[in-house]
Amino acid sequence: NKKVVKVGQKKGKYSGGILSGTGTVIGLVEAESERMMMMMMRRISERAATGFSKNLILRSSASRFHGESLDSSVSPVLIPGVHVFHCQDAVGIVAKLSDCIAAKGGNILGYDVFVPENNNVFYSRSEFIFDPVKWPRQQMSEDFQAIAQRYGAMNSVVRVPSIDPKYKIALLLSKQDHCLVEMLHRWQDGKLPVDITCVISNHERASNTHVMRFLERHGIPYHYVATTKDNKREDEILELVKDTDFLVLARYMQILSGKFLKGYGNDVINIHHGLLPSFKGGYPAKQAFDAGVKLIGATSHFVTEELDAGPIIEQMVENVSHRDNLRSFVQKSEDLEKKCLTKAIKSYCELRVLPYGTNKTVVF
Ligand SMILES: Nc1nc2c(c(=O)[nH]1)N[C@@H](CN(C=O)c1ccc(C(=O)N[C@@H](CCC(=O)O)C(=O)O)cc1)CN2
Repeated sequence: NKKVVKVGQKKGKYSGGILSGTGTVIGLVEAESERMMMMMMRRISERAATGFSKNLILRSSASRFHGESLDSSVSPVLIPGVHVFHCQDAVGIVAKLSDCIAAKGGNILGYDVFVPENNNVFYSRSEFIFDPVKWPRQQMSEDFQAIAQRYGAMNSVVRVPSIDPKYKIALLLSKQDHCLVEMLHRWQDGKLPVDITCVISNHERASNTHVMRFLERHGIPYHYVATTKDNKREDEILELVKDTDFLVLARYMQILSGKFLKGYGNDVINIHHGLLPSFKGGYPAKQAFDAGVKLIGATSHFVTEELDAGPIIEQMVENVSHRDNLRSFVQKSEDLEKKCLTKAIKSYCELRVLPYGTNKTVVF
């Protein structure tokens, strides 16, 4: 029951207002045009008071608190931030972190904590909203860094999606492009908050293919780097990906060397069309079919030097039966791996994925 109307659109910082209830309206308004939204609000509130809508709730992507004045001259524009933290466990960490946010007027909307049994470590992920005027971005980094130093944190990362640059990624693939196509479509839909710097493949593609036309339309370079068993051309690939934040192997069928992984230095995320640790290596769908399994799956994992052995980020499964054949195994696997990979990348970008122990992950 939501209609979208643009109340005003001028250059400048958007604030957002979402009204929900019967006859709802989503108004994307400029900060200067909030007065118009307030007028609309008052009119709807008057109608609400007449029983027009019992559950009118003002929520906005730039949120306001209950009880606070709706007069735009008073209400700040609040934006979301995320912070993840990993350190040795100690009493008072949650209090310290939540106080760090509250002290600057931030409001925590979600807080996940994990302290494993028999393992003296602490993990947390908080989602909060804050006023960037009250808590400037650089000051936020310094405030969280001070806590990280106090607890000797192994990991402390804060991101403000509307201020921080998007993660830069390169996509690597071989012949199959269903995972790449899914990634590109999700990216185009805005569901994958990344900047795709380039696509690299050891297979050439004709210019009139869907993938190549899409990449050309969006100005994303395609690099054909022909590899052989004796020459994986890793130095050239390293040069092409040197400015990226992480890599995505979307069915890249070349095993990356330890030298490459060390030389690159950032995370590499792979999609395996099998339910690891079963059926590692090539042709996992056929391995599963030959094994007579009743569940097939896909696994997204961090890439380590050992093949298909890195920490698992996301897995998805589907039932199969005697009525399936190899073709349906492959088709079902491909459908699963597309979804599994995009979910894993989204979780990674939202700071939900943290290394846990030597070969596991915490995924909030
Ligand atoms: N160091 C790593 N490199 C790669 C990993 C990894 O986990 N660690 N994952 C693979 C993807 N992959 C399965 O998901 C995979 C890739 C390649 C092979 C394989 O047997 N490749 C042959 C060549 C195959 C060909 O040329 O068509 C080989 O390299 O000898 C198995 C599984 C990506 N890289």
